[in-house]
Amino acid sequence: MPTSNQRLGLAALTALVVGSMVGAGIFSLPQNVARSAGPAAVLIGWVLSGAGMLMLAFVFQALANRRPDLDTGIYAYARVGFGNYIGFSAAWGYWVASVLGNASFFVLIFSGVGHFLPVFGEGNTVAAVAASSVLLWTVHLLVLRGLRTAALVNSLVTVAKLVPIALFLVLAAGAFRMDMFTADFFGAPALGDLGTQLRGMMLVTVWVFIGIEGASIYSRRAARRADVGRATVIGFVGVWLLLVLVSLLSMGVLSQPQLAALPNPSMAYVLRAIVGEWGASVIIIGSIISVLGALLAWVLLCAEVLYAAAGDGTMPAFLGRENARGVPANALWLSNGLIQLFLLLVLFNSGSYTSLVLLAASMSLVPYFLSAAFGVQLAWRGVAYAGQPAVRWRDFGVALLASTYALWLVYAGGLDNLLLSVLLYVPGVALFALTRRQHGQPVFTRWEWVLFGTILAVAVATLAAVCSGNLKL
Ligand SMILES: NC(=[NH2+])NCCC[C@H](N)C(=O)O
Repeated sequence: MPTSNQRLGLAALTALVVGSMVGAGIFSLPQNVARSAGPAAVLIGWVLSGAGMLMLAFVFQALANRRPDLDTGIYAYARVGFGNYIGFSAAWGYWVASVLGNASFFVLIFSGVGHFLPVFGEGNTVAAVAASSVLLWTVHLLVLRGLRTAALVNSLVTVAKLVPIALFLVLAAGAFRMDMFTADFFGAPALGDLGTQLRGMMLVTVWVFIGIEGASIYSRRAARRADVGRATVIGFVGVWLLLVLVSLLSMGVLSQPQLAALPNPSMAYVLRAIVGEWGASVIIIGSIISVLGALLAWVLLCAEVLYAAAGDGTMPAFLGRENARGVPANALWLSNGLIQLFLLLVLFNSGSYTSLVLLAASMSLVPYFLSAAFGVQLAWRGVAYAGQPAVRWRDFGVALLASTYALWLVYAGGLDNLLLSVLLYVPGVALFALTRRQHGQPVFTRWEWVLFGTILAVAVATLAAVCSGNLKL
């Protein structure tokens, strides 16, 4: 990532947004969207999620301008707005979601390799998990030794991954058949009504937009603050267009049931249907490069989240330790250890790329929602910010829309994912208690006890459902 003496201009910031959003998701989009929605629902879904995500992006931008003091990560807003435990949980949730996302990256990489070497299957076979683990710890060692070239790798990879996507779009546009696209425009009866289809694709849209906070995270490093907002909007609109085109054009190449049955990265198999075997190979190789690049960025980010949170007293102090090369070693160990654990779970639970992605998207909703809710709170109180005129009604409206959108997503994501997320929030309490003790403070306030009690009760019920086989990863 950028070194401290570098000032980021508009182009670099835009590349950051695009680079952190385009990773694995877009390469699996044809199948991931078609598995639950027909063309009409997909069209509506992209408009809705585009508008909602844009509101969220505006909130991040407004918060970055209004509270430049809270620049340690998106959980800082939750802590100032809603207290220590909720703040901690936002950091924890963002971290676990990123770790889960990284686990899904491994599954997708080896699902791609599985196209050439069948032992890797869809990335969740024994061979795939073993190879994933080797790759994980290789990356770990590389990063531990200090990785100064990460920013360079990142920009090279950003260009490299856009090339196969562009190729796909051109060829798919040429092969697009209107009759195929409109054959089951409102979706096959098996998909349910429009609302059901829409809900089904929502978490997938969240997943592909994760990373939109990319430029906000680096706003401290921007040459001009205003560029952060511009870069977020430009990057967002560009990526939104790519996503819409990839999913809609695919629906004019293969039918919805055909798309739904494709392995991932499904973009490869759509291209194979157009140009034959080489098409699949090109996209798969492109996707592996893209995901490897994104993996590196997100491995660093996972460690950074814990490290920054240890720095401001949200996480225990040991996570703030740096090794001799200035790498946050403990944070890196904990993050990669958890990735390893998720990889093993994939094996035992026969989880897939898609199930990991849905869970990761569902978990990220909590910190997203809390940031938006903090935006509402801030605008409502009309606090005057560092010399800026208070345009609070516009802020209030945007933040309210963004929080409504995030809440609706929790509902749209479905009960299964919500329950599993709650389960994953519980173990965090050990780190929270440790942190509070280190600061010589009581763990919970009275109403935090109530909150935690509720979370615990839901988690126990969820665990029972998982053990009895009623709920699957
Ligand atoms: N490792 C992660 N947590 N990745 C989240 C980024 C997901 C990204 N939007 C993608 O489509 O691939």
